Amino acid sequence: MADTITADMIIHDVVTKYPNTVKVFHGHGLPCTACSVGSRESIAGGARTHRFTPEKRDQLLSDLNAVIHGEIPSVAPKKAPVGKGIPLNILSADPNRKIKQVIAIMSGKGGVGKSLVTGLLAVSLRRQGQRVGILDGDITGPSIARMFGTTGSPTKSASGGIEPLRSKGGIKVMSMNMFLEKESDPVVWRGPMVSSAIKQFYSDVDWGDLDYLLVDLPPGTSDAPMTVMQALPVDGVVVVSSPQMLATMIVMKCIHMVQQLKGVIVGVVENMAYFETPNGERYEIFGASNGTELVSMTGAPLLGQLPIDPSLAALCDSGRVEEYYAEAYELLAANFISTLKIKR
Ligand SMILES: Nc1ncnc2c1ncn2[C@@H]1O[C@H](COP(=O)(O)OP(=O)(O)OP(=O)(O)O)[C@@H](O)[C@H]1O
Repeated sequence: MADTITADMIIHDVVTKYPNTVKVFHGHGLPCTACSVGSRESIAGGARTHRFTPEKRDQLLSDLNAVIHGEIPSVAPKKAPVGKGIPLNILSADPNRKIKQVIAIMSGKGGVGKSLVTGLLAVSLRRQGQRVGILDGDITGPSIARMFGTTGSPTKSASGGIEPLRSKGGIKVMSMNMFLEKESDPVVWRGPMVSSAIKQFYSDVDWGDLDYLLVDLPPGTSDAPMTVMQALPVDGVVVVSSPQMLATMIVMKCIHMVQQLKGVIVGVVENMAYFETPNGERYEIFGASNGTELVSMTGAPLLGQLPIDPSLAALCDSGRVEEYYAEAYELLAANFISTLKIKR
């Protein structure tokens, strides 16, 4: 790396080569070095996300260059904030456990793209060689089986349990839809039956060896999320939000529920964060990013900011979600893996 820091350089590379720049980023109010997404972004990208004017960005660059040449920057260097991090119980999970990590995907509000994020996170993890399963905890409104085009009913496994269906890419899937005669049949069940089905999907299904079991939850803070948090060995929770949702109390309710049940939020994902035109212009259709607020509300890192992509709905509807590729989701999976590996 040259001895001049320029706007196109990746924040992670800059702070790795020049650790004394971390305090300058923070002195300028740029928390990217403490954030999984930001640290892989360019300085220009980080400045844009945090709404820096061009003058403010140039001042940041000038200060970064000042400290690497032993000069005094214009702002008082500030110590990087220490986040809550990942508790040790996640890191010291029993190495003999067949399912290494059980991660619940939650959001307080429906329609923010939680199932889609679960599905695409699974796809990206699988592409990176991980063994992945998805337990569709949305018993009354399941969508995972349709998204992956997994049809047919589960059979009995060799050990006498239930054999999950497998997607084309090798993701193990268990969803209530697989037990319905017609996909459109309603599941009219009261809370205790929903809870019982979720527990059975975990304990009676022969998941085999998995690196990650992702549990897609229905919205809200009622029976299904409570059952998952209390009856399943959940190692961590990923909270999905979208820019406009944060303005409401709903995401906060979900976060409070996880905290009340002594769960651990391992990361937050901001879905529908922006729309990008083919020539690279970005529009924040649902409003300005709230990624920074999500991070401070949860104390967990921002794992990804995902774009709105109209082609996704068509692929999901036709059971071809595994054909989708977008860099933002690969980055989400990489951040997810590295966040769960963070040692403190
Ligand atoms: N980033 C995106 N780009 C385009 N479409 C999206 C995106 N995220 C979600 N969608 C679409 O929005 C709709 C709602 O998404 P999804 O079902 O994943 O939400 P959800 O939070 O799981 O909803 P619920 O909890 O109510 O079931 C789906 O049709 C999905 O394909």
